[in-house]
Amino acid sequence: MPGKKKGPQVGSGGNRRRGLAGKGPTPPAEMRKGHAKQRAAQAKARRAQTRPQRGKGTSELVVGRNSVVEALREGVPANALYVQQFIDNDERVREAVRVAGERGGIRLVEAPRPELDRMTNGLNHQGVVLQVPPYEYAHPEDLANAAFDDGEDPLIVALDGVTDPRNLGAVVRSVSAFGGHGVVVPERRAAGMTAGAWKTSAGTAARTPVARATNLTRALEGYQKAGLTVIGLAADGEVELGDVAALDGPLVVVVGSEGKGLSRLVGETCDLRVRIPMPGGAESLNAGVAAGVVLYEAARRRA
Ligand SMILES: C[S@@+](CC[C@H](N)C(=O)[O-])C[C@H]1O[C@@H](n2cnc3c(N)ncnc32)[C@H](O)[C@@H]1O
Repeated sequence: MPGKKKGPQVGSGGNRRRGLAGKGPTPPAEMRKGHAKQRAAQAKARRAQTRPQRGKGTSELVVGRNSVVEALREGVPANALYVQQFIDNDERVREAVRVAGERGGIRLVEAPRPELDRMTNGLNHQGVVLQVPPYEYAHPEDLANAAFDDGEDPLIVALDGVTDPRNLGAVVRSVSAFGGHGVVVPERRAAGMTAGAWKTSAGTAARTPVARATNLTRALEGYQKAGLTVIGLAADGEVELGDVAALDGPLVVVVGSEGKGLSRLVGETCDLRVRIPMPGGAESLNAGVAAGVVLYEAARRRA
């Protein structure tokens, strides 16, 4: 990453959680009593929604040796480590058990392989499964602000409706490899940080933040206001990657979905639509591969 400099901060776009609205006039006592009951019921419902991973379906899994060891080393909160019975001669598995022990508070469960197979729904767990609380997404503006705070030009990838968690995981891995600052995904109709995404990220998800945008177009506009150039990748883009001067500055690279590519609104919001030349003549690249190529080129220019 280039020399340290302070950049602009991304403002409070539409994604920040809002505080409670201001209080109105005080109602009479009996109404207050009714309100108090109602508020208590609402608070109870809210607590039930946000309570950390107790019952079924409220926790998530990180699976596979690299992902689990990285998650444990990076201090990702975890409740339990499941280890396949009779597998303790594997070095990475022993490391997972050791790090979990050092951290403390993580239940160690030895389980037969069929149980791990069932838990992980066919993912290749390699004998280790970490049960973690639901993934805590960052806010899009956090990614740019963290880079600016470190005196670096943000390098962020936004995924416009990419639905395959393996593509998300692969992009997280590339962003981590090329010194980027994070990945933005839309809140709806898009892959999130599931066990499959963790697995493909090979554990890099433990140190590369993923942010969720309630509205991707608005998040991109927020980045533009903060001085980032937003380039959209499209196989028929007007500008060739080699001719993009903005790659070594504050940058957001937007990758389209597997089936439909960039959505119209997002495409119109981008400052440039950029194509990666494919002299071999394929119709398009895989979304994760396209992101990787551009990240490599951006990192090369910044070096
Ligand atoms: C599998 S492609 C999508 C193909 C889709 N049928 C379309 O119409 O765009 C997924 C994404 O990868 C990126 N991509 C793939 N090949 C590219 C190329 N040669 N140049 C720039 N971006 C590319 C684009 O962002 C694209 O939306």
